[in-house]
Amino acid sequence: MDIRYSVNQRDFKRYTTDEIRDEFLITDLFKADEVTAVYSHVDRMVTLGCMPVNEMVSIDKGIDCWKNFGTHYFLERREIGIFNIGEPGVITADGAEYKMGHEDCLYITMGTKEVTFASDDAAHPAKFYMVSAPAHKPCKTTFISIQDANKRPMGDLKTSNARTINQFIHPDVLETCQLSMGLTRLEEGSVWNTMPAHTHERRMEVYFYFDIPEDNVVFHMMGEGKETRHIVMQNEEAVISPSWSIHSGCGTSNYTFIWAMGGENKAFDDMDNIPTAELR
Ligand SMILES: O=C[C@H](O)[C@@H](O)CC(=O)C(=O)O
Ligand SMILES: [Zn+2]
Repeated sequence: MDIRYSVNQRDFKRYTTDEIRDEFLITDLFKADEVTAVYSHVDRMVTLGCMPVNEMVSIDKGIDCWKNFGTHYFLERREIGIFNIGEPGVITADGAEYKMGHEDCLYITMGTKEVTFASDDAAHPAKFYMVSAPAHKPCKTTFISIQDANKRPMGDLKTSNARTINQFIHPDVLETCQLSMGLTRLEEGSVWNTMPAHTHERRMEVYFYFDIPEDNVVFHMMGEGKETRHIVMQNEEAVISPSWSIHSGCGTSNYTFIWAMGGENKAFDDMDNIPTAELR
């Protein structure tokens, strides 16, 4: 498993492009019949991807749970949120089957021993994008479709940031230990997400960008508001955002992204907003 340690904001100022990418960027999430997993020491969040094609793939495929987590199975002391960003597939969680269409989400509780992924059609595979956080108690495994998500329209086409924040794993929708997740879609002609920018010292975040059309990219902004850097993101890549970092992006076209947060609280609006004119 790929393990990333924590970086502080002072050292970060001196990082080269390659160093920024090595620390924060997550690529190759969807290798056929494999599980890609990146363990971050920032709030111990694990970001995973799985594209089952010919096999039913177990969540711990290629992961040594005892060595990496000191547990007998992946979700023994963790919770997880999973989105299918591909074609239809099935997730099985301790015998219960969940049919996962495009952009459906499943929250799976701590204590679930067996989790597997399969695609309905090998020629049109499902793509499961997931983020897992340490958990301290069982909650209810819950299927959440986009209709069930809390909708928060934001921004304006005039400022190129008209978008809808869909809060899937959110206290208004279901209970979790610390995980929050959702999907934000930009409208055609809108390219800026999360502007005005913010940080939240109480939570870290992982952004996963997708639906970026071919030959387009998203410039993901990072760093303290007064000392920004960027990472150029290709389609279906994720980026780790420590608590001290802004997380905002500008695309060469519109796109969609999934955000995941964990840390001290689950108060979505607990943000430290940065006036745009103060960014550097
Ligand atoms: O803390 C909240 C997260 O950064 C995202 O939900 C922000 C977002 O989707 C947006 O403004 O476009
Ligand atoms: Zn945020």
